[in-house]
Amino acid sequence: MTVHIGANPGEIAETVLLPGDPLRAEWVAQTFLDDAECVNRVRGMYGFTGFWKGHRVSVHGSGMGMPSLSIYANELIRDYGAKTLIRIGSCGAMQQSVSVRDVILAMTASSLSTPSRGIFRELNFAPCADYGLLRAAADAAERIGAKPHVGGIYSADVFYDERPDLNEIMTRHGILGVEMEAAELYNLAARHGVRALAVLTVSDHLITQEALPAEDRQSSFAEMVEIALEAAFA
Ligand SMILES: O=P(O)(O)O[C@H]1O[C@H](CO)[C@@H](O)[C@H]1O
Ligand SMILES: O=c1cc[nH]c(=O)[nH]1
Repeated sequence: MTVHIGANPGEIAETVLLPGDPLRAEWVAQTFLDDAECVNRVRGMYGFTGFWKGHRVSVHGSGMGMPSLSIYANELIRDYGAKTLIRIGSCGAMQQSVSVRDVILAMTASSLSTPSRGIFRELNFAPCADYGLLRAAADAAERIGAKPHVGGIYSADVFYDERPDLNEIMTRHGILGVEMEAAELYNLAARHGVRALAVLTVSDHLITQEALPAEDRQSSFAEMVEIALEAAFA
């Protein structure tokens, strides 16, 4: 047990999918895993471990924002031995060429700040995905007929942004979408020598203002989960 995860030693798999929403973790466990067991309920941040096509895998909520993700990713890596961490999240599109429901594979994650800023100080470290995972995810997406966008995303610290000029700058620099966790996941993966990737589904569009209807969310998220699982065990 750790401060924030109630699982016993050995109850978390080496491969962990990380949705922000703990109820998405429950849905993934119920929909995709065999013999899934709930291994964490602390603070309602559910974690489950089960099997996908015979591979042992966990799915654990990360909460929203980099400080929350940092707590869970640190404990999963340092205390439970997680070696492959794949975020499965929602994001807002920042390009006209990206549509609601599309999947984004985040090659890099820019940010204004992360919990790692105290370590990097004046250095602009470039958080990036594990290349093997990224490539496997792109291959998996192609196999299942999805057409993912692969490129840079923006990990923001706030959802209600008072700096629209920043979004415009991101758009001008080709950033595909905005979410709130990937940059710190990539920082932590680099620090601890483990693999990380963020696979994202576009839930809303910052330019067109379109949004995914609530009833369509789960079916749209299924493609991203499938890509993440295929990539993890490629
Ligand atoms: O859908 P999740 O994985 O929570 O991801 C996105 O949604 C939340 C904001 O609504 C933030 O956590 C953001 O990163
Ligand atoms: O963080 C997020 C997630 C979805 N949509 C956004 O605009 N931001």
